Amino acid sequence: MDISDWRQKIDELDVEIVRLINKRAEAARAIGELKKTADLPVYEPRREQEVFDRVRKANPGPLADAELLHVYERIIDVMRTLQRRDL
Ligand SMILES: C=C(O[C@@H]1C=C(C(=O)O)C=C[C@H]1O)C(=O)O
Repeated sequence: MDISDWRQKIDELDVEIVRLINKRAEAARAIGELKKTADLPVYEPRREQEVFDRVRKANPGPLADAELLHVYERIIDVMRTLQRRDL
Protein backbone atom coordinates (compact mmCIF):
# COMPACT_ATOMS: atom_id res chain seq x y z
CA MET A 1 0.00 0.00 0.00
CA ASP A 2 1.22 3.56 -0.71
CA ILE A 3 0.65 6.70 1.39
CA SER A 4 -2.66 7.54 -0.24
CA ASP A 5 -3.95 4.00 0.39
CA TRP A 6 -3.00 4.26 4.08
CA ARG A 7 -4.60 7.72 4.29
CA GLN A 8 -7.80 6.34 2.83
CA LYS A 9 -7.65 3.60 5.47
CA ILE A 10 -7.28 6.28 8.17
CA ASP A 11 -10.22 8.23 6.71
CA GLU A 12 -12.42 5.12 6.88
CA LEU A 13 -11.26 4.31 10.42
CA ASP A 14 -11.95 7.91 11.53
CA VAL A 15 -15.59 7.55 10.44
CA GLU A 16 -15.87 4.46 12.66
CA ILE A 17 -14.06 6.12 15.56
CA VAL A 18 -16.33 9.18 15.37
CA ARG A 19 -19.42 6.95 15.36
CA LEU A 20 -18.19 4.96 18.37
CA ILE A 21 -17.12 8.03 20.37
CA ASN A 22 -20.57 9.47 19.84
CA LYS A 23 -22.20 6.22 20.96
CA ARG A 24 -20.02 6.39 24.08
CA ALA A 25 -21.14 10.00 24.57
CA GLU A 26 -24.80 8.94 24.31
CA ALA A 27 -24.21 6.40 27.09
CA ALA A 28 -22.36 8.98 29.21
CA ARG A 29 -25.21 11.44 28.71
CA ALA A 30 -27.78 8.82 29.80
CA ILE A 31 -25.66 8.10 32.89
CA GLY A 32 -25.44 11.85 33.53
CA GLU A 33 -29.22 12.16 33.53
CA LEU A 34 -29.54 9.25 35.99
CA LYS A 35 -26.88 10.83 38.22
CA LYS A 36 -28.79 14.11 38.17
CA THR A 37 -32.00 12.35 39.24
CA ALA A 38 -30.15 10.46 42.00
CA ASP A 39 -28.09 13.54 42.99
CA LEU A 40 -24.80 11.70 42.34
CA PRO A 41 -21.51 13.41 41.39
CA VAL A 42 -20.42 13.55 37.73
CA TYR A 43 -16.80 12.68 38.58
CA GLU A 44 -16.44 9.08 39.78
CA PRO A 45 -12.70 8.34 40.08
CA ARG A 46 -13.12 4.66 41.05
CA ARG A 47 -15.17 3.99 37.93
CA GLU A 48 -12.60 5.86 35.83
CA GLN A 49 -9.85 3.66 37.27
CA GLU A 50 -11.86 0.58 36.24
CA VAL A 51 -12.18 1.96 32.70
CA PHE A 52 -8.43 2.62 32.53
CA ASP A 53 -7.67 -0.90 33.81
CA ARG A 54 -10.02 -2.48 31.25
CA VAL A 55 -8.58 -0.38 28.42
CA ARG A 56 -5.03 -1.36 29.43
CA LYS A 57 -5.99 -5.05 29.42
CA ALA A 58 -7.65 -4.74 26.00
CA ASN A 59 -4.69 -2.94 24.41
CA PRO A 60 -3.24 -5.07 21.58
CA GLY A 61 -0.63 -2.40 20.63
CA PRO A 62 1.20 -0.90 18.81
CA LEU A 63 0.22 1.94 21.16
CA ALA A 64 1.93 1.76 24.55
CA ASP A 65 -0.48 1.59 27.50
CA ALA A 66 0.54 5.10 28.57
CA GLU A 67 -0.19 6.47 25.08
CA LEU A 68 -3.62 4.83 24.98
CA LEU A 69 -4.43 6.04 28.50
CA HIS A 70 -3.48 9.55 27.43
CA VAL A 71 -6.14 9.35 24.69
CA TYR A 72 -8.66 7.94 27.19
CA GLU A 73 -8.00 10.69 29.71
CA ARG A 74 -9.09 13.19 27.05
CA ILE A 75 -12.12 11.12 26.06
CA ILE A 76 -13.30 10.79 29.68
CA ASP A 77 -12.66 14.48 30.31
CA VAL A 78 -14.96 15.29 27.39
CA MET A 79 -17.60 12.85 28.71
CA ARG A 80 -17.58 14.60 32.10
CA THR A 81 -17.94 17.98 30.36
CA LEU A 82 -20.89 16.63 28.37
CA GLN A 83 -22.58 15.38 31.55
CA ARG A 84 -22.09 18.78 33.23
CA ARG A 85 -23.29 20.65 30.12
CA ASP A 86 -26.52 18.68 30.08
CA LEU A 87 -27.25 19.17 33.78
C1 LIG B 1 -19.75 7.98 32.40
C2 LIG B 1 -19.60 8.19 33.72
O1 LIG B 1 -19.24 9.46 34.24
C3 LIG B 1 -17.86 9.88 34.32
C4 LIG B 1 -17.18 9.51 33.07
C5 LIG B 1 -16.66 8.24 32.95
C6 LIG B 1 -16.32 7.68 31.59
O2 LIG B 1 -16.40 8.44 30.60
O3 LIG B 1 -16.02 6.46 31.48
C7 LIG B 1 -16.45 7.45 34.10
C8 LIG B 1 -16.74 7.92 35.34
C9 LIG B 1 -17.27 9.29 35.59
O4 LIG B 1 -16.24 10.09 36.11
C10 LIG B 1 -19.87 7.14 34.71
O5 LIG B 1 -19.99 7.48 35.90
O6 LIG B 1 -19.96 5.97 34.34
